[in-house]
Amino acid sequence: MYMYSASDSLIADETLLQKKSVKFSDQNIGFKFVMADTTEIKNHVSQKRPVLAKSLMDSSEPEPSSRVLVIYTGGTIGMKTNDNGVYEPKEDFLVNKLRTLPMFHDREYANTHFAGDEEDFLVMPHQKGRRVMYKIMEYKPLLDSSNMMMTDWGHIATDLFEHYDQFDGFVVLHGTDTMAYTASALSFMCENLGKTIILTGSQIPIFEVRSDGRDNFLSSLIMAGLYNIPEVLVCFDNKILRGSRTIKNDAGSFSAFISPNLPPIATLEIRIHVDWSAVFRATGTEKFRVHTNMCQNVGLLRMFPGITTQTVRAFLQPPMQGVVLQTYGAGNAPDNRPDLLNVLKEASNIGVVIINITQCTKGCVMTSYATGKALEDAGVICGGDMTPEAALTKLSYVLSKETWTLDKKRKFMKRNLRGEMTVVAKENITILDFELIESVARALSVSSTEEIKKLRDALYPSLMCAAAQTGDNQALEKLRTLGGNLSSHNHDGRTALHVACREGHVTTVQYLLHQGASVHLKDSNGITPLQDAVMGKHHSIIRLLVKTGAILTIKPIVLAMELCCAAATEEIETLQAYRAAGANMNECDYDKRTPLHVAVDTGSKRSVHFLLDSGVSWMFEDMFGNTALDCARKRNATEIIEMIEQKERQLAANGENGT
Ligand SMILES: NC(=O)C[C@H](N)C(=O)O
Repeated sequence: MYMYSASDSLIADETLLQKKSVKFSDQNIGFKFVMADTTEIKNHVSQKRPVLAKSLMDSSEPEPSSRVLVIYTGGTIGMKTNDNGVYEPKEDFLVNKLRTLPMFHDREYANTHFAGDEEDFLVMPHQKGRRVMYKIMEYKPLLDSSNMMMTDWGHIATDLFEHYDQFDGFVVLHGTDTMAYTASALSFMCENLGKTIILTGSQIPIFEVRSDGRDNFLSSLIMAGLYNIPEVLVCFDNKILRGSRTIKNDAGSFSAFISPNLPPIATLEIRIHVDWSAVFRATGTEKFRVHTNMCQNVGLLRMFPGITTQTVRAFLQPPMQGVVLQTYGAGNAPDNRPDLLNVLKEASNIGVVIINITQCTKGCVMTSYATGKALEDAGVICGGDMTPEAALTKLSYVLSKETWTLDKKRKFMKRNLRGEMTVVAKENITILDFELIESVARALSVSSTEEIKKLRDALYPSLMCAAAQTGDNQALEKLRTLGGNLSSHNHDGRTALHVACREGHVTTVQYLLHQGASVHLKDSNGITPLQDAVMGKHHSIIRLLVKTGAILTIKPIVLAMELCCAAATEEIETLQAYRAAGANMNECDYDKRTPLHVAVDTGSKRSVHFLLDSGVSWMFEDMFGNTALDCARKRNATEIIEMIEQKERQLAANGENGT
C-alpha cells in the first residue's frame, strides 16, 4: 500500500520533480532535492488525502496486536527447588525459560518483526487473528506472597498507573497464598479502572512437568490482551473470578480459588464465555488513578463461643481504626453478653469502624435475628456478603481517605464500590418484555430461552449502535434496562460509544460514560472512541473523553501523516481536534518532517499560524538537515518568516525559546 510521506510531494514524485527548474543538491543523503511550486504540492497532497483515511486503519505491524504488561511479583509459578529441596523464587529464571517455549514466545515472529523497544517483548502465537505481545516487569526481590505487605500492594498499583496508557491490559503474577488479599486491595486502589487487570499464579511451578501455571498464565494473557473487562480479576483453573469476591479455598487443588457469592465472570472451556452482564464498570468521566496510602490500623476478629471481653477490648485498642468482625451464620453474635456488646459500642463511639461479615464461606449478613440486631444497635455496620479479604482491604482503603468525614467513611463501607458486595437482588427482567425481540423470535420460530438469549445478543449491539447514531438516549436506556450491555460491540467491533462520538452526540456520550462504557475499546480497525471524535471534529466530546482518560492510540507515524496532510490543506479544524486530543503537534513523518515543515512548504499560512500558536518548534531538522525556518527562507516566504520571528520575539520576552 502506498504510504504518504509529506516530503514525497517534494522528492519522490517524478511528475513533480521533472517539471521543476529550480534545483539544489543535498549531498548528505544523495537526493536531488527539487523545489516544487507550493500550490502544486498542495493539490498533490489533497489528492493523496483519501489514501490517508485508509492508512489510519492499517498498521505497519503485520498482524494486529495487543500489548500486555506482566508484573511478576513472585509466587510458586516461577519458583525452583533450591539446594535444601524447597521452592524458592529465582531471578530472571521465568522470563528466560518462557523465551524458549513456543506457546509463550513465537521467536521467529519476534525476530522478523520486532525492533527497538519491542525487543523486550515476548509474543504469543496468534489468537482470534490477533497477537498478544507482553513484557515482563520482574520485581526485586521476588516474593513468596506470604511475605507481602500492604506497601507491596502500593508498588503494584503505582506500576499499573505508570504504565496504564502504554498497555492494553495487565497481568500480575503472584503467589496464591495472599492473592485474594492483593486482588481485593487492588480493586479498591484502582479508581475509575477502564482496562483489564488479572492476577494469576500456580500451585506447581510453571516449568515442572505437571503444572497448572502454563494454562493459568496463557489464559490470563489472552483475557488481558483480547478482552476488555475493566476489573481486577483472578484467573485460576479456567475461570475468571472478580478479585474482590475471591478466596483461596484449597491449599492442594489446582482449583484453589472460589468466588462463593458470585458466579465466575468468564469461563475458559472450548469456547471462552464472558458473562458481560455481570461485568462491573466504573461510571463517570474521571481518569484512572490509584490510591496507594492504605490504612494499616485494621484487623480481622473472628468470634468464637466464650471469647472474653478482655480479648475483644485489647483488640479494639488504639491505634486500631477499623475491625472486620467475623460473626456466626447470617451475622449473629451473642445478645446475652452485654459486656461484649458494650465494648463494641464504646469502640464504635470513639470512631472505630466495625464491619460485620459472616464466618460462613457462602451467604450474607442479615438482621433477621435478635442476635444480629444487637450488633447493629451497638454501631456495627452490616458488611453484606463481602469476603474477609474484601472487607479488610475495603476498610483499609476507606479509612485512608483523609478528606472524608467519619460519617462518609461509614456510609461508603455500606456501599458497593467495585462489585465486592451484593446490594440489591437483580431485577427479574425477561427479555421477552421487549416487543421487537419477541416478534423477531416469533418470525424465526425461535422459542427456547437459550435461543432467544442468543438472538438478543446478536440484535442488541446493532440496536444500540443505531440508537447512538441518532442520539436516542431513551432507546439506549430501554435496551439497558432490558438487560443489554451498553459496551457490547457489533460485527465491526464498534460500540454505541464509538458511534455517538463519531456522530457528535454529546449527551449520549455523557450518558454512556455514566453507564460505564469504556473509552479504551478499539473497533476491529483499531479505532477508539477518541479517534472517532477527532475524525468527526467534535471538540466537546474530545474534551470529555480526554478528561475520562482516553488517549490517542494511533501510531506516531500515522498521526504525523494526518497532521502533515491537515497542515498542507489548511484543515485547521482537524488540527484543532488532534491538539485537543493530546496529539504531539511536532510529530514527524518518515523524512522527519513536522507538520510545520509541510505547512511552510505548502505556503499554508493559516496552518503555520495555528501550529506556532500550538507551541510547535521551528528548529527541528528534517532528514535533509532543514528546519521549518530554513524551508521558509529557501522559499523566500517573507510573511511566514515574519510569523516565526514574531513568535520567537514573543517567547524570548517570556524567557522561553522555540527549540
Ligand atoms: N502457590 C503459591 O504460590 C504459594 C506460595 N507460597 C505463595 O503464595 O507465594
